[in-house]
Amino acid sequence: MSRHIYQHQEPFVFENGRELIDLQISYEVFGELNADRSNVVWVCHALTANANVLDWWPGLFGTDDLFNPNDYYIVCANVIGSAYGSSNPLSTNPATGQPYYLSFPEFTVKDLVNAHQLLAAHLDISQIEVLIGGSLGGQQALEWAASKTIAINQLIVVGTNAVHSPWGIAFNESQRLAITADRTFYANHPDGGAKGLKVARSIALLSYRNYITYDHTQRDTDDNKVNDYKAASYQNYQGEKLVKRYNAYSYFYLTKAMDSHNLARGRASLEAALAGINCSTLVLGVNTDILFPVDEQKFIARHIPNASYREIESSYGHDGFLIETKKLTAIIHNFLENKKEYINELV
Ligand SMILES: CC(=O)SCCNC(=O)CCNC(=O)[C@H](O)C(C)(C)COP(=O)(O)OP(=O)(O)OC[C@H]1O[C@@H](n2cnc3c(N)ncnc32)[C@H](O)[C@@H]1OP(=O)(O)O
Ligand SMILES: N[C@@H](CCO)C(=O)O
Repeated sequence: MSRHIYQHQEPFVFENGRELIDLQISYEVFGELNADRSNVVWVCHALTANANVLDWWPGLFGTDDLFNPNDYYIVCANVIGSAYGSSNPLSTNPATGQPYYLSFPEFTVKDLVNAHQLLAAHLDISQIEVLIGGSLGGQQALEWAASKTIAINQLIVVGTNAVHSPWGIAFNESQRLAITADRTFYANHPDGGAKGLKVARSIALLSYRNYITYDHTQRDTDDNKVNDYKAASYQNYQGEKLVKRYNAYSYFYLTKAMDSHNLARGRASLEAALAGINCSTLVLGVNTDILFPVDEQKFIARHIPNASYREIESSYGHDGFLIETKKLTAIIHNFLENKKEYINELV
């Protein structure tokens, strides 16, 4: 593994016209590029992950896994806005010498992709063998493929959509309401909004899992209990766990970026945008995902000409895309080995 920073030498212009004059992209690479540069696996990460894909997607990415650094040149870059190294609201604004906080430009999924395409050009990558992502990562991967700025041979998207849903936006807005209700968010301090962020993550968890997950893991066995329930403790724990490794500003901006996702923006329609994706594509859904229900993935697969849809059974809901790596591995391995069988399947 090696960790790098790409410093873009020109102003980076966002979709909304605002600029960053010193865009930085933090990224990691694993493995070696082969002689004909045909072994690139580019990973787009989800909301709070980072560039170390071997760390957050073990079981699918690792020395003993399907995507391993012995066979592939694996690149994972940190998205703009994230707390893990690329330009973000806690970066220093060169105009003031202070962190941006809420003066950081708002950005879209398209902006995240445009920035990473600059990195791909810097790395002299003009062909990606496998482009893969789940959730917000899948939204980026679809935007990459629809932009057609780089050759992608195989596209794999998991638990994602072509346009972010009203339901998804509502969850994100409720999380932002929690963050902005914490007035420390406006204090311009790196820990600003921490209590709000804790609530935001506990709200998000409800959408990442479902009734069954909670029933399986958080049901109390003591019938005499009238307080201190396991499920309550779990919500607190998960909220605090995120606060320890993230910040409210990055979270606020990234949820807004997710809301912006719409492949139809600047294109004729959603269907036309998907129809223009010309790579062999595998679309995966998790049967219990309530945040990105499988109908959203079936829609994607129906409209990309060379796409197939496969469904994973899991009790984990949306987070199943991070957890069910054995099932993902079996399906993806089959897809990579037997592409022809997967093409043009109707769903
Ligand atoms: C520096 C870094 O951390 S890198 C970033 C890592 N994260 C990412 O990249 C984002 C992607 N990953 C994720 O979103 C998550 O890690 C997932 C979805 C893959 C897995 O979620 P997890 O929180 O690990 O699993 P799960 O929901 O089962 O919760 C288990 C945790 O809750 C704790 N827990 C379970 N029940 C309870 C309860 N009733 N009360 C308190 N704590 C509880 C467990 O002890 C465990 O704690 P631990 O994480 O400290 O080991
Ligand atoms: N659990 C994921 C979000 C769901 O896509 C993350 O924290 O990145």
